[in-house]
Amino acid sequence: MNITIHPSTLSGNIYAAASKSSMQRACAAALLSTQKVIIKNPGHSNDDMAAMGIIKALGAEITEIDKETIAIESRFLNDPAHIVSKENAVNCGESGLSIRMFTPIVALCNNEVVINGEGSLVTRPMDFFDEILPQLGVTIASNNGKLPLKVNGPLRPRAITIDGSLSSQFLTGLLMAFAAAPLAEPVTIRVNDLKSRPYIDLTLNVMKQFGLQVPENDNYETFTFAAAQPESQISNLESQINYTVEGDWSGGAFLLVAGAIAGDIRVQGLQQTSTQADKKIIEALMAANAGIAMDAKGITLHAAPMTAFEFDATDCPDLFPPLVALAANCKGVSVIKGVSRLAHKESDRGITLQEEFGKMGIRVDLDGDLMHVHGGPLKGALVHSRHDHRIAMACATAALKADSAVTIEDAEAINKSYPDFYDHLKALGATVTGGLEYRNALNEIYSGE
Ligand SMILES: O=C(O)C1=C[C@@H](OP(=O)(O)O)[C@@H](O)[C@H](O)C1
Ligand SMILES: C=C(OP(=O)(O)O)C(=O)O
Repeated sequence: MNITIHPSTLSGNIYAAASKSSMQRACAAALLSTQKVIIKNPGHSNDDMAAMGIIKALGAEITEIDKETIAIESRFLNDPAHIVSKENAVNCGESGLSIRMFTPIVALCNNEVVINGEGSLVTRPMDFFDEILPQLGVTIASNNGKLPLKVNGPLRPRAITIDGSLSSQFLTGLLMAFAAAPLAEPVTIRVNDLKSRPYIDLTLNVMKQFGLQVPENDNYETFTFAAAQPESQISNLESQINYTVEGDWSGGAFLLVAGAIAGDIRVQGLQQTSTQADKKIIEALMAANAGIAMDAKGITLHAAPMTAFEFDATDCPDLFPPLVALAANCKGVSVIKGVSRLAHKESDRGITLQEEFGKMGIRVDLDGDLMHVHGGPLKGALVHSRHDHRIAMACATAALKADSAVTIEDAEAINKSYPDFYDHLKALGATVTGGLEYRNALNEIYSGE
């Protein structure tokens, strides 16, 4: 599907979408809960749907209460063998977090389960599990460190040392699985060189809110669980846990940058107390002298002349795409650190940003771990998402200030994290043509109008 974004001025108010990092963790924690879970503001991105599909395959029941609320009841911990779908298979879609978080959880089962996925996930590295799971009593067969994975547990927590430099998502999975397993004695996970640290804060925060055992975190180097017997076997579906999915700072960053280059807009629903890594976008906007003001109810942005900035995105790698859209609209050369964190995302994002922004006349130089982005002018072009949601959103955001329209091929890539993104731009007054008409036409066909 092609979408064309025309140069536009934005105005009005918008609510940020639900965070898939928060929603997917909530699904995992609900699976491991013995209480009924009520989730408000559930997400509906492809990654969220993948997480819901996985917990259903593992026996959880999900009921829609209303458009804004779902209930989850799980008996996963009540069956010592754990309940797995008839096919003994789970599908993680294209979600890196889902496969890396749910694999250790699936390994709690004492039968063989096949874990699969699709799209870019098929090429992303999973060899971490080949090395670590056997140390925890789990048999694993992978396709040379890639999908599919066949695991046969049960996982038994014991002291291990892991490498956290490629991704924090593996640690998130181990923390959840350790919290759900019986522990006869205290157990420590030691982590070398942990990156994306705030994502671990989010994991621990969700575990706490769901009443799971939270380990002691010593400077992100050791995570120690006390000896404990999880509440397994005693289901207490009468009592209830309430969780509200946070607004998404990662997708919201595109809205904030859009406001800074083409606004006057107000973005609501982004909690300033969140532990999400990507709330750091505020610091980058300030460093660029953006027209930004915050109060308890939201963030207001207006277009203002901006200057090149320096920013370290090592621990918030998903900010690279919106930061490049921002830097393209700043006077001078901005420097963003952390390029080495981008190689194994949905695309090799250092290179895809360089190539796609290059088509819009923006020079991006890659120098080891540093990215240099030369500010505008931006020109109209035909670009490609490279099947990466954040590349599509970065190009769409930058396009608001191009000298003519920018057409994005494979624009539906946004469905991975933020299916309403183009609708939100449109609601703010952007002229967006192409895919929306196509989708509206489809809706009319399906509703028989
Ligand atoms: O835990 C999470 O929700 C995520 C962690 C980050 O991955 P890494 O830990 O691999 O950097 C981030 O890039 C990803 O989009 C979501
Ligand atoms: C890399 C991302 O997600 P994941 O690793 O969960 O697929 C992302 O959302 O940009």
